[in-house]
Amino acid sequence: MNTAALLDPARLDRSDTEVHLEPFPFMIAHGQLPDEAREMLDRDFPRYASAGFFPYDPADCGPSIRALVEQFTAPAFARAIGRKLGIADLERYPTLVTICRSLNKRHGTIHTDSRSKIATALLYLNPQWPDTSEGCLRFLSRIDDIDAMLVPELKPLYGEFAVFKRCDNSFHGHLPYAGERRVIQVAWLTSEDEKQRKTQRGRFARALKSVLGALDRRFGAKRDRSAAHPD
Ligand SMILES: O=C(O)CCC(=O)C(=O)O
Ligand SMILES: [Fe+2]
Repeated sequence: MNTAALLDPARLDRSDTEVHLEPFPFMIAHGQLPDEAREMLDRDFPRYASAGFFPYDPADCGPSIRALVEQFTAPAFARAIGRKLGIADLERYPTLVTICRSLNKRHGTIHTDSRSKIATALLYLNPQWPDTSEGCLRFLSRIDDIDAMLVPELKPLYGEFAVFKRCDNSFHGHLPYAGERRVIQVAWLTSEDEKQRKTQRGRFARALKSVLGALDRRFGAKRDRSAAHPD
């Protein structure tokens, strides 16, 4: 298959797309990736040594993932999201792309995302998901209750998509899950400086985790289901 339209802003207009402006702007869209691209995206997805999100590096990815990231960060896609969420000029902000292949139970604690983000988008690529709530994205009305869901949780299946405007109450998280969970995340940041800072920090985390991965897993194994973290 050619990689011309892996992600197409026109697909955000599907009739089953949900846009909510309260208590903070967010959108959930289904079927955002073509079925024919499953195999190729599966093959080209980066193979990280440890769990969590790491800064996108083209050298980790095959050509279809590189093409997908290019389309995900294109101005046309940002404009379409900005229009839906009421964010002016979203395409003007620098993008930070991070990718996750697997999680441990430490991840998913409730948070808003940091003030250095204008908006965050999540595109999931898992061919299947067990019949469980673990690891399913939840938008929440409170920072202290993982069950205070604003809408039904989103299974991180291939082609599922969520995006929100970062706000002081943009609470989100998921129940603890350990194992493979493929996600590409794009954040539109307030400045290039923030992008540099976050990229450096992310690379450092990757290096550190390749050494301390076992400790990271052990630390997370017993976290509270409604645990939160500051941003
Ligand atoms: O992977 C997800 O579903 C959410 C990730 C997230 O909220 C984050 O990395 O800030
Ligand atoms: Fe987040």
